[in-house]
This record gives sequence, C-alpha cells and structure tokens, in this order.
Amino acid sequence: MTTETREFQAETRQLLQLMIHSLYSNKEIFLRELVSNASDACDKLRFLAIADPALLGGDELAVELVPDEAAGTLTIRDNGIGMTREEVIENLGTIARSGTRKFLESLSGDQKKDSQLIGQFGVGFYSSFIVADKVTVLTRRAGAGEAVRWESNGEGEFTLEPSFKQDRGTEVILHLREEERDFLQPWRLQAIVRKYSDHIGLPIRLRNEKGEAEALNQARAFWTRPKSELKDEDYQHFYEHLSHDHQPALAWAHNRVEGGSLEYTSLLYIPSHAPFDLWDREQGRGVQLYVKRVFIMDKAAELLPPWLRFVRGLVDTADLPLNVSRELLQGNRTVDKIRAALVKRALDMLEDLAEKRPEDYAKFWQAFGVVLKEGLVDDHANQERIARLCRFHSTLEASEQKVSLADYVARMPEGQDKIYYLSAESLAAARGSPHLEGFRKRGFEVLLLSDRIDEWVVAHLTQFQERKLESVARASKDIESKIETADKARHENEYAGTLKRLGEALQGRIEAARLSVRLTESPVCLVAGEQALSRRLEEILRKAGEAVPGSLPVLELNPEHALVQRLRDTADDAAFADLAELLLGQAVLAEGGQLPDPAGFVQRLNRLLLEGAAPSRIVLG
Ligand SMILES: Nc1ncnc2c1ncn2[C@@H]1O[C@H](COP(=O)(O)OP(=O)(O)OP(=O)(O)O)[C@@H](O)[C@H]1O
Repeated sequence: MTTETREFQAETRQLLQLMIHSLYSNKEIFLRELVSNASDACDKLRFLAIADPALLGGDELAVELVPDEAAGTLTIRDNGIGMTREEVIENLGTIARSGTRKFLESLSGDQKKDSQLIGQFGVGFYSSFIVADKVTVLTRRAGAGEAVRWESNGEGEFTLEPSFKQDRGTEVILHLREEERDFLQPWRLQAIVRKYSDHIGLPIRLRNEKGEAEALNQARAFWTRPKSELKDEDYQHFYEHLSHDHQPALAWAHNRVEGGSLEYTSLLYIPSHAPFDLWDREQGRGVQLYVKRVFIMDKAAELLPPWLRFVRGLVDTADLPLNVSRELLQGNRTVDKIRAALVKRALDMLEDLAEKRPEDYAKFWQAFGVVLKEGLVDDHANQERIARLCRFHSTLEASEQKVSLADYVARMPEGQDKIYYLSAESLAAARGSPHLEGFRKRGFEVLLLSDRIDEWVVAHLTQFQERKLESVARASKDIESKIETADKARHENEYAGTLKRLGEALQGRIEAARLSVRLTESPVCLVAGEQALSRRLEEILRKAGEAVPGSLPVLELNPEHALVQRLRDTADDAAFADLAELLLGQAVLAEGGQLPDPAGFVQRLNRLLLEGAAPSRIVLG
C-alpha cells in the first residue's frame, strides 16, 4: 500500500496552530462541529438516495459516538455519504477554503469571541485538534469500493493511503491528548450532545464497550416539534446549528400551515448582525428547503426575494416533489405562493419587533436597513408595509437613524403637507447643506438621506399616507409658497437686473438664476429644475457610466446675504463675472461636488480675499 504525505496549505497550518494553542476556553465545541458534519453527511446521502435508492440500502441513518478508554480514542462515526480520495484532499487539507482566510482576518485576540467564530467560517473539522494530538479519518464514499485513510498530528502534514472499510460513511478517530480524556466519559458526551445537538433530526447514539447503544438526543426534526414544547433557548440553539452564527438571533417566527391549498412549516430567523457578504445581491441567499423532512437544498433563493436576503431559516413542505431541482423552483406556482407567504411572515416579524422591542429593532435596522429598503423599489405590493418599517436621519434626529415616516407625519406642524427630504453624498454633507436653512427656520423637519439606495427609494416611494415626498433641493413653486418671506416683492424688484446679468455671466452652466426662499445663512445654493432628475441621481448615474441627459442646475441667491448684495452693487463687468464664478463655485462645493477649474477658483478667491483685506494698497492684476 502506498502512503502519501502532503503538506497543509499555509493558511490551514496557521489555523491549526491557532486551534491548538489558543482556543482552549471552550473545548467541547469540537463535538458539536463533528456531529454537525456527520449529520450533514447523512442529509446529503438521503438526498442522493431520492434519485438512486440503492445508495441508501436498508440502513437507518445515524451518528454514533464510540469512546475507547483503553486506546484513549473517541470516534465519531456516521453512515452518511463518505468522501472519495479527492474530496478528502479538498476538504481536509491542501485547498484553502474561502472561509479560512476570512476567519483568520476576523480574529479579535479575545479567546472567547474567537472560539465562537469557528464554524461560522467553515473551519469546523479542524477543531478536532483542540482535544486530539492525532486525528485519523477513515471514509468510504457511498457507491465506491475503496476507502481512504487520512491522518495528521495537526502540525503541517497529513498522510493519505488507500484503505478498507466495511460500510460506507466516515469515522473520525480522535486520539485524545492525555489531559482531555475526560471526553471519554459517557455523562460528559451526553451533556454536550444535549447542549448543542439535541435538535438534530437523526439519532445520535453512544456506543459503550459492551456494544450497547444509548440514544443521546430526541432525533426529531426540530421544526416538527410543537411550539408549546420549545423554549427560547431551544430556538437559539437551533439557529446556531442552522446558520453557524454564534451570536443569538434577534427574532424568529415558527409557523405550520395545513389544511388549505398549501402545506408547509416555516421557521424564519432575523440575525443580529450582518454577514460579510450581505452586500452582494447575487450571493447565495434564501432559506433551506426540505420536502417531507428530507433536506433538499441550502439557500433556496426562490423562496425569498433579494431584499430579504438577511433572513435565515427553513421551509419544509409536502407540496413539492422530492426530486425538485433549483431549475424547477423557478416559476413554480407552489414556490411562488410559499414565497409570498414567507414575505408576509417576515414583515409580520419585523413589525412585531419594531413595536415591542424598539431597541432590538434599532440593531436590526443598523445591520440590515439598507437591504430592507431595496424592497421599496422591488416589491410594489408590500411597499406601504416596508415604508412603515424604514427609519431615517432627520434635522431633528441627526445622530441615529430612528425617525419613522409615521413619526414624521404625526409631528408635521400646521401648514406643512408634504414629507421633505434632502439626499446627499454623506450624512455630514446633508446636515450642513444650505438647502435646509429655510426649513429649519420654519420648523419643518427634513429627512436626511445619504445611503446610496436612497435615490432609488425616493424615485419609487413617492408618497406615504397620502403625503407626497418632496426634495428640498428642487425648484418648486409649492416649497416657495410655504416658506416665502414678507420681503419677496421688494427683493424681486431689487434683484431683477442682477439675475439677468448673472444668467448671462454664467451662460451654459446654469439654467437660470433666481432668488431663494430656502437660504437664510448661505449666499447661494444649486437646485434641480422642477422636471429634471435629482442632482445626486445624475451624479450616481454618471459615475456608473450611464449617459445622463445633463440638465443644468438653477442657481439660487439669498437676497439678504452681504456677498449677494455686493454682487448686486458691482457695476464693473469683470468684477461681477469674478464674483459670479465664486458664488457658483461655492454652491458646487457646498453640495460635495467638484469644480471643473479648481485653480481658477482659488485665484479668484485669493483676489477677493486680498481686496477685502486692504483694498486701497493692493493693485489687482
Ligand atoms: N463526516 C463527514 N462525512 C462526509 N464529509 C465530511 C464529513 N466531515 C467533513 N466533511 C467534508 O469536509 C468539509 C469540511 O468540513 P468542515 O467542518 O471543515 O467545514 P464545513 O462543514 O464545510 O463548514 P461548517 O463547519 O461551517 O459546517 C465538509 O464541507 C464536508 O464536505
């Protein structure tokens, strides 16, 4: 027989070092990881056996723990799918699993937290080395004749050799370190299995020296148990098993639907924090799908829309065939009905959380709010419910996103009939925007939007509770009538000539110049024409490489500002043009924009500064 020695891939080696030397505070988790792998292997076999029943034979699928006091070994044995030689190499050795690096990057140095990360990133098997100084894996793939034996002391190399195994499946033999022999005690094993693995749907047994087997768990699929029997901590344990997330879920919903046109059980969870790939809309999402208790697939994307991709959980239905494939899920009417029902359940769950536990809801919003907002754009039928769940910054609440549209509407003062918002590059830019001045003065709250998705949100969500949403950065007769001042007529008279000159001086760069009612402190601002795209949306589209029609902005002047008055009183055309350029430039800068000619702007600014400092002594040139 040929024994081959191979090296672990570098990152795997690093990980092993870490396991062995630092993760000793929570050693027992190795058993949870290995039992979970064994149970997954049985699920996989059960699934393959749908198409090829011969694979399963007559055996009952089960996991067994076999302590051997004399040899000092603990064996975790399953009659699941097993592995081929290639699979052994790929899964237990040389190839960097994408999770490994991310795991290493996420380590905090805090042992307790770090040990909780194991499993979340798919590094479960290696946790064997926390308690073992040598691990032997003997495995035979279902349907294959030959078995493989893998062995390592976790130090840098592993060996592989062909072997014999009577039955299909995998045995992981842990040669326990001297000081870890405690894990051979039946009571200890039983306690750990009860703690972490009780919800696993297949039997986990302890086989003693005399060959007798004792059941350690309930062996009933968790979600088939009646709600009344399940405690919060049971749900949390199951969540951990299902999601590999070791932080508790924020909320869950467990429902059974029977007797109607559909028959299914669903168990949905809201996690408390975002996974690293949340931003990717295409990344595997969705819940697990079971058909009559048989595991069919993970991440069945068809069962939840992309804007609910943070939801974890499962659906078990009797209404789909066992051999259903991903392709068959698409456009399937049963699936569509289940998805619509799950969306409702998820919204119910979020509404309940928002109402009863606002602090937890705030955590949810912080982690997943931007994703949920995609629903406003994607799902017209549920738009009103989703809008109710949204939380925003506003001029009254600028530190945290916690203003709901309902709160906003409820405190609208007399005379306000629209929901005002300002959309900007960043929260800081929104907060400091000159556009807000007049609204602040009038006591009108303005929502401050700075997430990228927000421009699409306001393009789709045009009203809430019959109040229109309106941008404060847009020319609007309505806004003018709301915040206009008593001096309007006088100002229009005084500035008629200035506005005309300004339009000429800045020709081709602004659509028009006009007096502003929204400014009280700043001299100028830019607004979008009444019919144009919003200025920020134009910017986003341009950056994305879209051809944008390119409408010109309207320059608004604050007639009460000294610089604007100075402009009005400047007779000299060249000086007027200089000042006009400066005002346009600062309006662009104030909204976080970029100047086409920054050097020219600086020169003009310097001229003006020097002129202001000592007008009589400086000769401008
Ligand atoms: N008992 C087993 N039977 C068959 N395959 C196994 C068994 N244990 C592990 N494997 C294979 O080895 C792979 C790596 O296992 P490991 O525990 O390191 O990560 P994982 O199970 O993929 O991730 P996680 O621990 O997050 O579930 C598994 O995905 C599986 O393909």
